[in-house]
Amino acid sequence: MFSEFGAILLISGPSGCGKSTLLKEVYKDIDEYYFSISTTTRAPREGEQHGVDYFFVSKEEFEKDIKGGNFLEYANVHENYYGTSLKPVKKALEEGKLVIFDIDVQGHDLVKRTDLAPYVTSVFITTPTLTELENRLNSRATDSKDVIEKRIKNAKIEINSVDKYDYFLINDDLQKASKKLVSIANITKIKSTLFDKNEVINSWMK
Ligand SMILES: Nc1nc2c(ncn2[C@@H]2O[C@H](COP(=O)(O)OP(=O)(O)O)[C@@H](O)[C@H]2O)c(=O)[nH]1
Ligand SMILES: Nc1ncnc2c1ncn2[C@@H]1O[C@H](COP(=O)(O)OP(=O)(O)O)[C@@H](O)[C@H]1O
Repeated sequence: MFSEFGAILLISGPSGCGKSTLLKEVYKDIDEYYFSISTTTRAPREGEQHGVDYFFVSKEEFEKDIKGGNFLEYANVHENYYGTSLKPVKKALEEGKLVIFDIDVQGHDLVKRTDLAPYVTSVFITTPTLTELENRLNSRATDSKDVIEKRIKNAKIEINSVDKYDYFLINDDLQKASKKLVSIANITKIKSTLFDKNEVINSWMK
């Protein structure tokens, strides 16, 4: 009867804090969600799949998408382009789904300037310490020493944005952190129904 518009769970956090790992845990416990697969010019890591982890494209293709107005937001992160395609996000929201964004702090700021801002619940995720972040990046062993150094440097900048987020989550014990993220995801879904409030009131006034 009333619109069943979805909601957005936006997560950010320094590279290597465990965002992808946490999300994989969360997916076991939530339903009717849509993970927004970003487009990037970064080269795929071993095991990453085109259309699953990211859409991997050339710089030229990415810039064509920018010109075509295909992105809800895009940013240059660690010297590569990353962007969120608008169309699939809109479709999933119209289907009433919980849309999940794993985007950086610049992307967060840009999304918060769009019409979708009221539907966003944001979570900043990090490790208990910077040393632990370095350990995780090293043990993941997907990036070169230079790339890891760049990511650590950016982590120190990114952490300054933490107050812009609705929730702050330390990914220490994976299971504990994932339970908390599931709770936030469920609350985010409920929050979306609050937007039906005006429709209900208006229908009563007819
Ligand atoms: N602004 C923006 N950032 C993104 C997008 N997709 C991914 N990112 C961010 O880009 C950064 C690097 O991602 P990635 O190369 O996968 O490295 P990882 O964080 O170490 O797994 C992370 O902070 C992501 O949250 C996007 O569509 N837009
Ligand atoms: N809670 C945790 N405790 C210990 N190691 C973790 C935890 N969460 C993730 N990791 C490990 O840290 C590394 C980085 O995790 P990943 O999910 O790739 O981070 P991100 O997506 O934020 O870049 C991976 O090797 C992963 O197995």
